Amino acid sequence: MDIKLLTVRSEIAAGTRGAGMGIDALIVASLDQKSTFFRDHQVQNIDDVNNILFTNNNFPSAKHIDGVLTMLRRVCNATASTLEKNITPIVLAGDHSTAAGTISGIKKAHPNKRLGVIWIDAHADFHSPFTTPSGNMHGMPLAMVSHIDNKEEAVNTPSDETLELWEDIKNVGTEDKKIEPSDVVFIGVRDTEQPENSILNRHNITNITVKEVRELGALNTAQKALDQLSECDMIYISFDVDSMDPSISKGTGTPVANGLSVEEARIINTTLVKDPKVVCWEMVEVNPTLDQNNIMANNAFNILTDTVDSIKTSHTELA
Ligand SMILES: NC(=[NH2+])NCCC[C@H](N)C(=O)O
Ligand SMILES: [Mn+2]
Repeated sequence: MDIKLLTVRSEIAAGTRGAGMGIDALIVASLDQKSTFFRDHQVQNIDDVNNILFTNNNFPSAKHIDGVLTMLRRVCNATASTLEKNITPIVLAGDHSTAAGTISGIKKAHPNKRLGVIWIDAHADFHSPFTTPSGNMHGMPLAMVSHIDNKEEAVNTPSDETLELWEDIKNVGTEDKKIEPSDVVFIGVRDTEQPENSILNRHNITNITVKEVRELGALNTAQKALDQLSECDMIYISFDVDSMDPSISKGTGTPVANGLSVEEARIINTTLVKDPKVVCWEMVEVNPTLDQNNIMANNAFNILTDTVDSIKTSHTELA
């Protein structure tokens, strides 16, 4: 089974600068570890629009939404064309907004298949321009792809132009919503706002907490997440490194206490990708400017290589 690395130095949807450098921090980690990983695999770089940060932001409740739309279209097209060649995309991105592009690309390639999502993260990323506490669009990818505005719990009044662009974002790849919110399983989510809690309750979304991961063990956690999505035809996994505990490293923009250990994250990811329904894996939010000695990228790089090994060996056995 072939994989391809899609690199996206997306910076604009995070609140703290530096996530766009996460990919290069991973490459530095690979060089420090004398790994040939980035030489052994095909890499396709998706151009970023980070220059938009030199201009004023006109959209306080969805910062740089015009640039985010451009990025999502690019990520969607690259993901879809990779899948259409029967190659598994491994997406390495900066801020987490890109996941909406990846999900849209999966649906573009397979519009009639039901897609489940395993979201390993400290955050639920289910905000819309109506509910966001920050305006940072890396907190919105799951709302984008499930078409949830949650206007009932609005705390902001987005401009008409913002809402037009928000509709365009929802239509990237395909016009329909890409996933049912009930086809999302969270692992490690521990920092949400009230409008997100309502979505989780309303759609009965499972969150396997860090405490449960510890009780069940990492292997059973992965199995439980996969079991929840048994009715889905394909599965996408999104790994935000802020799911891990900040005591390990400060190298991510929105750290939250009481997270997963590196070993737990490694076992969860390597186990999940063995499922033949897994069509794509993504890793996001490494920010070396906040770190010391590139610790986050070194840990994330080890998880990346083990996960890619796991997906290649298990999917080959099945082929
Ligand atoms: N992908 C992330 N790191 N998301 C953090 C989101 C934090 C917060 N919920 C917000 O919307 O601003
Ligand atoms: Mn996230």
